[in-house]
Amino acid sequence: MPHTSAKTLILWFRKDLRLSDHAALATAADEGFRVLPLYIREPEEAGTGPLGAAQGWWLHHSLTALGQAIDALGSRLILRSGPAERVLTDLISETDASAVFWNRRYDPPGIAIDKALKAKLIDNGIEVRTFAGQILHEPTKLKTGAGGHFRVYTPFWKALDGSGEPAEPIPSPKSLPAPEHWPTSDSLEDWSLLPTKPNWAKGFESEWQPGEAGAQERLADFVETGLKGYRTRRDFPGEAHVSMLSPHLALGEISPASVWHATRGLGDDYSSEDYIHFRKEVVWRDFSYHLLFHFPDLAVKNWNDKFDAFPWRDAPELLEKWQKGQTGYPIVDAGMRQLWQTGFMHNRVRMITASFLIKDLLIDWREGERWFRDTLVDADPASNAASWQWVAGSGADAAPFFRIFNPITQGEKFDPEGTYVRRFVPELKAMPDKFIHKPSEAPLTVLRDAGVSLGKTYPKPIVDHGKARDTAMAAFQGLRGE
Ligand SMILES: Cc1cc2nc3c(=O)[nH]c(=O)nc-3n(C[C@H](O)[C@H](O)[C@H](O)COP(=O)(O)OP(=O)(O)OC[C@H]3O[C@@H](n4cnc5c(N)ncnc54)[C@H](O)[C@@H]3O)c2cc1C
Repeated sequence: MPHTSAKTLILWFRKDLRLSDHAALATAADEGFRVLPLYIREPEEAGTGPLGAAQGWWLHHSLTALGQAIDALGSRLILRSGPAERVLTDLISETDASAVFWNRRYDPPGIAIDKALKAKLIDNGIEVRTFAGQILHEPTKLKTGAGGHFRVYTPFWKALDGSGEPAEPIPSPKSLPAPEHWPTSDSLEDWSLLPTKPNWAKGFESEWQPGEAGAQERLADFVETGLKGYRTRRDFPGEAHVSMLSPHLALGEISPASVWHATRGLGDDYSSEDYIHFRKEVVWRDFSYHLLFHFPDLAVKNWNDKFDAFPWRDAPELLEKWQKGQTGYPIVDAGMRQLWQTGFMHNRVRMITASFLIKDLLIDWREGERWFRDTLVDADPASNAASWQWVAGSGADAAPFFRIFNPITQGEKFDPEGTYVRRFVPELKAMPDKFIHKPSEAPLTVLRDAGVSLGKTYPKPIVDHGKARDTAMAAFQGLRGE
């Protein structure tokens, strides 16, 4: 029970929809405040998310789960919509709150809003305290030897790894003292975050369990079964050797420090190659935030401005075929359909599909970035932008433009039995392994036996990869003035 004179504090949840390892929440509970948990649906123009429709679906379920977990502590999650400043000012006057705590966010619109808001609240005599936790290291903390920011991943990793282990995760509070009076709350249903007609998210439900409990379960399962072999098998989309934690991390249902610590103290049957490689991937997320912090236009401007002159093609029909998974290249189509059906795509296939859009279709990477942002449940302002620029070759520490993935050999190498393709492109199910990644090269008898009719049941390739590659190389060489 709080002391009757205890002050009320607003705990503003944002990209940290969890109770454990939540520094702002733990501090508020420890210091004996009456805590008013709040989530604000900021207007779309604010640009703070959810980033797209698929993440809106996730947010709905994540807030439901958070609300239930907060109820179990004898408290309530208050939902309000509107610009953060207006919502907080209203709530402060309605509840006599004297303090606002939050965990910091690192997307450029969020940083700008928080900075102005903090100054204004402090001016009005409100105590504001902000905490770390969304990433492993704050973007300003890690510096190169010369005191600047990093542009290359490996030295970034070395600096991060060398700066010591992240702090041990903080346990969830056992109870949350309630404010004297509860203010009104919006109803989550009224926010209409779920699709109705058509319900394009039907396939999401069997795939995911949004919320902190789902995140913890997925992490435990992955450490138990998927982590062994991660380094060598993480590139195979038909196998279960990736964690699929990204949507949970995107909305902060689990902290990256908790993920890191789950890979410590494992028995001898775990190879350090696997868990260190896994940590390195988690650190790519931090690196992406580091880049975004120092280059806030990462999602809209080429990091390397040489690419500003690239002759992108305006080809809406090809773009649509890519979006719908109708390119005639099975690994590309499987990836795009996995994305549409489940809100997720395996990392190797993200690289292949992105390379195909940029280098085979010569469509601006920003079109791909926008499509992924709208359709990924893990849409992340930093990782999405940084990864698209990485594939395009325009980014910091990017893959060189001339590394152009061949969608057929990539498929053959990383999905040798076609397990992944058969799951998402069922019309090719009966194709023999030899032709599963290149039905257009299969003899007619093979196609007939597999019930495939090119151009009817499955598309012919929309471009010839060999020719498309030459065209892309010529465009790139033009850029370099060769
Ligand atoms: C074109 C393209 C777009 C992408 N867009 C996003 C995005 O919007 N959101 C997103 O979270 N990731 C994005 N990624 C990065 C990566 O594909 C996903 O993080 C990964 O596939 C998530 O699956 P997982 O959780 O099973 O990964 P695991 O292999 O299990 O890795 C564990 C965690 O490490 C982080 N991670 C792994 N790889 C990367 C990476 N290359 N960059 C940044 N973080 C990484 C993620 O948080 C991930 O959950 C993109 C990659 C590409 C090529």
